[in-house]
Amino acid sequence: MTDTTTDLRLAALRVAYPAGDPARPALNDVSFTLDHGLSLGVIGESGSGKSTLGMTIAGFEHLSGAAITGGSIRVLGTEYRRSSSTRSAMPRRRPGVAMLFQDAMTSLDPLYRIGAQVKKAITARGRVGAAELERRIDAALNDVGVHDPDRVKRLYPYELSGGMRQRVMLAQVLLSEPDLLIADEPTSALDVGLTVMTMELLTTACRARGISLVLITHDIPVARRYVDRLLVLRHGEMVEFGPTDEVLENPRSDYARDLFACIPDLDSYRRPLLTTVES
Ligand SMILES: Nc1ncnc2c1ncn2[C@@H]1O[C@H](COP(=O)(O)OP(=O)(O)OP(=O)(O)O)[C@@H](O)[C@H]1O
Repeated sequence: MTDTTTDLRLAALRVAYPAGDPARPALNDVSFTLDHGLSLGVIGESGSGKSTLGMTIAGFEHLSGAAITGGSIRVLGTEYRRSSSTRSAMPRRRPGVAMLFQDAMTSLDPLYRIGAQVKKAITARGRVGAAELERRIDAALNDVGVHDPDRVKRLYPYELSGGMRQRVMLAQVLLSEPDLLIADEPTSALDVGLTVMTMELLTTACRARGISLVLITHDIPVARRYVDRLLVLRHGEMVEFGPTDEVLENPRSDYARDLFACIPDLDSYRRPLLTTVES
């Protein structure tokens, strides 16, 4: 049966690192689907397999030596099975998938001005005349809330705030016109205000363009507020998956119950994250 509305389908997926304990793969028997245009939050304690999952969806698992050792993963209509962790078998990024990383400072090239880096993202997709190129750079920056592109284009990454760097990264990622975006802890280096701003931009951009989003995060309130589906991993195993509110309100596992109990008051996250302080 063809499955045009499902962007992600994992069936008993197992991913392992050669140096790891074979009895404890980084991902073990993970199965879920994500329909087109939806967002998925991936949460779990450190080492639970979140980044391994993100890298495997993107086709980058080999970069850190991991390999698919069982089951399958279907990404945007193409199924991937057993892979080898040898460099010669290293695949390219899966078509239609883009990644947004936590650390925009290291993801952006420190030696090039912002304008040159955004330009590269445009010219990578084909030749464009000079005037049209400038127009597209400005439009891409404007799209992510950079309203003074002429100034920002001349700056180097170190001259930008963390929030502004994350916007530039998002502009570059959107220029690649992905169908599926994996954001690995995109806000963990940002304060609450910038987190809200970045998440609003990210989720609005994805909704407007019909991009499915996989958000890897430690931040349960952010997941509650911004994602449609929630996956909870523990020691590489899926302990919860479902609509976000359902998982948060009626977790099936003791682990998730304990994890959510660490949040002071779940109801408080239904309120806006930022309130106005009267002066
Ligand atoms: N390069 C590697 N080589 C060997 N084992 C690794 C490697 N990277 C991760 N692992 C192991 O795989 C498991 C999953 O790690 P992963 O980084 O995916 O977890 P995570 O949930 O993203 O953690 P964090 O929240 O700390 O980023 C862990 O047991 C980890 O030790």
